[in-house]
Amino acid sequence: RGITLESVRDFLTREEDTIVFSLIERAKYPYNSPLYNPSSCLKVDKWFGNSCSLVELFVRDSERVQAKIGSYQNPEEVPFFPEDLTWPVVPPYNFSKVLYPAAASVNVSDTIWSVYFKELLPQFTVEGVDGNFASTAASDLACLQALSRRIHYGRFVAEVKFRDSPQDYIPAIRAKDRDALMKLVTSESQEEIVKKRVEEKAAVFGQDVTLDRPADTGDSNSSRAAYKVDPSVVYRLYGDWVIPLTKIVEIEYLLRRLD
Ligand SMILES: O=C(O)C(=O)C[C@]1(C(=O)O)C=C[C@@H](O)C=C1
Repeated sequence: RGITLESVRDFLTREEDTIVFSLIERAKYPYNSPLYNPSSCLKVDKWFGNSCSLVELFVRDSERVQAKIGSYQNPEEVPFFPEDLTWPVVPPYNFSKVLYPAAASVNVSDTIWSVYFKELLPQFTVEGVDGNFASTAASDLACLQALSRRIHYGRFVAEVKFRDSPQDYIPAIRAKDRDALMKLVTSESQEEIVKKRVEEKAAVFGQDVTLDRPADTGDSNSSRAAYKVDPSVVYRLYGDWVIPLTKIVEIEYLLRRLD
């Protein structure tokens, strides 16, 4: 069937655009800390009595609405709060079945959630509160969903790698040898290409576009300050979090690939 290492890498490349744009959109607003106070609101119905943050309320309710229109029917999409979802009201669509069923449920949503709020968000937003809480929460949702889609796509990457050379993977899977699987799925040169490319995308997408072009002064630093998200931060976010989490998904998927 039509899934190859090239096609899954093309997907990851296209998803970089979505991630970089979503970070740029989120960086339009300051950190807006009231959204993240863990005791701002009560969770509804089943969770009545437990407190949660405003952003969690926003994501839970948004996922519920999106699920009605068919989100999470596509195996590429993984919800943060699966327990809250309702049945879709859209006509069923026959998404192609690529993933191995016993491994398809591999999920690092909780890790993505905490990494995003603890490690990523503080690195590309400025401190402060501007009161645009709903817009800010909507931007967080866009970032979270783009990251989740990318990281969980590691399942598809792993499936392709397994199909391309089962003889290499089967002994490591049988031995539950995570280190061996890590070596098998890793391509240092590919990771460097990805990190350099997202850095470049942050520079290209995040510069101010103007019509008056002054003569090039040759001072490349003069435009640096204008980037909406620091390209070197995006390089590091990918190197420290996005790629490592994708690899964890790949390994966890492979460990279940013979179940
Ligand atoms: O492209 C691959 O081969 C992948 O497995 C994806 C990815 C990535 O997250 O970008 C992860 C591991 C490899 O070391 C290289 C890149």
